[in-house]
Amino acid sequence: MINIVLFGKPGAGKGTQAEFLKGKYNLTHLSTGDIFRFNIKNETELGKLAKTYMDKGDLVPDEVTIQMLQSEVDANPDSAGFLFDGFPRTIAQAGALDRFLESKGQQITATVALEADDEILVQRLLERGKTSGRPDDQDEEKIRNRYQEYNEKTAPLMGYYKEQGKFYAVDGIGSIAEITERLSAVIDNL
Ligand SMILES: Nc1ncnc2c1ncn2[C@@H]1O[C@H](COP(=O)(O)OP(=O)(O)O)[C@@H](O)[C@H]1O
Repeated sequence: MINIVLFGKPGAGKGTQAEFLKGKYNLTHLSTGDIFRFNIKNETELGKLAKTYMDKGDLVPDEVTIQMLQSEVDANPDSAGFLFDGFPRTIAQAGALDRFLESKGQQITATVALEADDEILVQRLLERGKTSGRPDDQDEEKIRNRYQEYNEKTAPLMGYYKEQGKFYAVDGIGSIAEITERLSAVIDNL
């Protein structure tokens, strides 16, 4: 069983790459952003709560996110492995994920980061915002706030996984296929 965390700043291409990797490695793709957006669309209680944070570019509180993620994992008991996309995003989430997987006799195999420069990514998100309909992609101030959240709360996870000897980084600039190749090279060597 392999469990991969796909790591990277907003707009780094995690969702795009996850689409390829999940098929290639037979992994269950869990994107917390997608799950929140699904709940917003269906106007669930979780969706209403998440929306108040997401629309501003803030992170949704840990308790809410961790609980949601755990129930998604539990809903896939026969999975051959998970591809976590957009989770964990805080040290508290990473610790909770480690403990949760350990309670199932499992662990994170590797965290693979897509690296790219902030300015390129902000432009990508503004471009995506023209068609995605995502309120958090349409306003430069909200986008900048997501980077601030990333720098404060998510970037420390690199150290967390490096200490565990599980952190790998690939260059996130290039064609989609090239980047899939780079990620696959890391995963094939695990
Ligand atoms: N693990 C998480 N913890 C807290 N909030 C989250 C998490 N994952 C997603 N979100 C919320 O959903 C928003 C969009 O997430 P996502 O689609 O992964 O976007 P991106 O990586 O492009 O910023 C985040 O800005 C945040 O508000």
